Amino acid sequence: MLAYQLSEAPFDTIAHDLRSHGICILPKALPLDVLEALQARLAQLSQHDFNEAGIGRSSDHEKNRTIRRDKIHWLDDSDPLEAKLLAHMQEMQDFLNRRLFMGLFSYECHFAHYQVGDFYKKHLDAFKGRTNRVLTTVLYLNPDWQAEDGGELVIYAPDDHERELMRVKPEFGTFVTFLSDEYPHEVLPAKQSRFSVAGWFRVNDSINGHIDPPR
Ligand SMILES: O=C(O)CCC(=O)C(=O)O
Ligand SMILES: [Fe+2]
Repeated sequence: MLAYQLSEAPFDTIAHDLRSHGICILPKALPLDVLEALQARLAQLSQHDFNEAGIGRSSDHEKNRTIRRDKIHWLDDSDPLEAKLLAHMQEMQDFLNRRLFMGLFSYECHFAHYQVGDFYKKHLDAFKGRTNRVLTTVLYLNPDWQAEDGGELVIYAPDDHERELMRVKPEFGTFVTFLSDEYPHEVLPAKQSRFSVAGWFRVNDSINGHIDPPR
């Protein structure tokens, strides 16, 4: 990969931006060896390893398809390439807990593949008090993404869900982090095959007897 220079102290920047804004958009935010492991893993996976994504508990296939079209593959420690990212995210979790006392307890993530025409309509990843997902992460894995390839992540204001704050190009190594119950967002239709890893840090509120939406 040409001209990949890791940003300086990404965890530090993420913690700083989360504290001041609840959101951080950082290009070149992950070590190249982690990104290369993910690319190598994607090259091993076939379409059969990806499943249609659901919406919360809904199993209404047609309704789900009006909201999101991506296909997903959950990452798991048992695969050594996937384990590299999970180990890195564990480091991030420990860092954020030390720095911001966030009480993050676990992390789950999936590859997402948006084929040409696929989108994800405006949504929140969590509803206040209804989930233990507190922090969303999205990592993009698309070398040479062009402006005309579409597929931007559009982020809206927490206090006005109609007001667009920013558009993020899904470029290789760009890493987005935001408070899951604050920022509405959507994925515009992709005009090229678009790969990412979407993930969530959770707090442990099982003592409240919550049953979180199943995967
Ligand atoms: O891929 C993206 O840019 C965002 C995906 C997303 O919003 C999600 O999976 O919840
Ligand atoms: Fe989302």
